[in-house]
Amino acid sequence: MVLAQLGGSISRAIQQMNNATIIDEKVLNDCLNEITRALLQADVQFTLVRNMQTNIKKIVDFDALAAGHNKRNIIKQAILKELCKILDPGKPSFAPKKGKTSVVMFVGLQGSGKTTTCTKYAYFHQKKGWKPALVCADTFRAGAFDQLKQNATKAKIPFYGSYTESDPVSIAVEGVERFKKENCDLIIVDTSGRHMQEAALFEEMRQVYEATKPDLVIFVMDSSIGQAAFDQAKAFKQSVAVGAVIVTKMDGHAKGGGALSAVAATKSPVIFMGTGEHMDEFEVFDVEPFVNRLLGMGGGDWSGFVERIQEVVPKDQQLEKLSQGNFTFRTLYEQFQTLLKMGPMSQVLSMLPGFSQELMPEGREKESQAKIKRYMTMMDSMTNQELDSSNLKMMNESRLMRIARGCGRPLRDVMELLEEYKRLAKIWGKMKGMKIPKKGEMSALSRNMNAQQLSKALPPQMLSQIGGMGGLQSLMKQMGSAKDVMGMFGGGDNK
Ligand SMILES: Nc1nc2c(ncn2[C@@H]2O[C@H](COP(=O)(O)OP(=O)(O)OP(=O)(O)O)[C@@H](O)[C@H]2O)c(=O)[nH]1
Repeated sequence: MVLAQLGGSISRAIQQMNNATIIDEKVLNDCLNEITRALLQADVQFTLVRNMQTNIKKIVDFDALAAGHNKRNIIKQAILKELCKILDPGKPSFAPKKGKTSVVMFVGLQGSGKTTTCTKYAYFHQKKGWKPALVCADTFRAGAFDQLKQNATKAKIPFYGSYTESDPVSIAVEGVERFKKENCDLIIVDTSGRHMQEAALFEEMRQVYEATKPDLVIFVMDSSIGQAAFDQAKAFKQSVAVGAVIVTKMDGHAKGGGALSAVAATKSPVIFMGTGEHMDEFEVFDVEPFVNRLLGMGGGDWSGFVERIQEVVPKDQQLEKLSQGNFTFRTLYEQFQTLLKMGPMSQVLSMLPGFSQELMPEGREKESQAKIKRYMTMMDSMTNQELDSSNLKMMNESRLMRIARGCGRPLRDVMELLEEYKRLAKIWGKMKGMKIPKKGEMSALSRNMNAQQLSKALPPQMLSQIGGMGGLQSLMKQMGSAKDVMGMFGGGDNK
């Protein structure tokens, strides 16, 4: 994603400043010019960039800075603060409450990803125990209802729409009424996509708004619309009370800076971002971690990372077993299942600054996944007794031959699995007696974690097994060194 490039350019500019022996006005100006160029290239609106530059210069007053002050830090903090300021309109958006009915209306340009995002938003909440429902008030695009219906069915979310009714206002009203009666707590209304010039469609959007009286209007914006972001967002804001923004397609070649402009135009925060076509490629947007990540200043988006991990880790069973030091082939099998469930590792990793490159170079991920699947196939040929035993002596030659025959793989592959098991059993054996972090503790711990510490020790797969950052901290304490953990699945030089 091009945002990463923006982050790269900005961190390079800061690095150049760091390399300078003396930090004077010229060095600051050079640095700011670099950053300005990077932001403009990333489609951030010109006025925003200019204001930011002026503000930073105001904060970093060389005459006023007493000798001995760390000018580099002051400048870095000023840049961070100003970028956050652009993304933070100062007041949070309306937050629906679980168990209490809220109506949320989605608006946006045609093709922005609105319909997809409605389902992602519903699915995100459904996983957290909400009762969402989808209403398709897009009567303009043929196929819109089918698309919503298909997505909703897949995610088992109730939906409402009509093939015959052509008035979006009546559909919206009927749908909202119906789901209110059914005690749904998050009623999501999808509206027709509009072109900016289509006054009639804007009027229709206003009517749906008036009729359904949504608690929140979310403006969905394709992150690739570039410099047009500001004007488009403003046009929507002038028609209906936009209260939040979701930026989509952040996985593509989008420059992403449009997000900053949309916030400025609507004075509403970005609440989520779409990072792919699939239902779960959707992340909570947090300003500070986002900017930190952009600047490569560490910190990372731990909250999204941990959340993702917590979703896939079967909370108690695996951890309980591990803490008892009971590491069997079955435990390993379950852990592999967890890993595969985590989805594309690079996506999880990309939430952590610098990680994807260091830990899982491109191309390695598929290899790791294929290896895991191969191991699992072999374990499918094991008997229950073999799966539940941690006694390797039991694995005599005839058993190994039988497993190899059963899964149609050469004996050496089964031996390799055995070696992998031994190595992991040794490492995980050290978790015996480990204190398992409670659910709530994990996020709190993870927020405070230092990226450097983590970068030394973090194998993401291991992290998933031990329950996120909280588990990692406990583990690191007990292991003394996390180096051998890193090598496990392609982190180091291992196969
Ligand atoms: N790569 C990627 N594709 C996305 C994302 N969000 C949506 N899309 C794709 O963008 C295309 C348009 O999405 P829709 O949801 O149909 O767009 P829409 O805004 O509802 O379209 P209208 O109903 O015409 O207004 C689809 O192919 C989606 O799969 C995303 O975050 N990443």
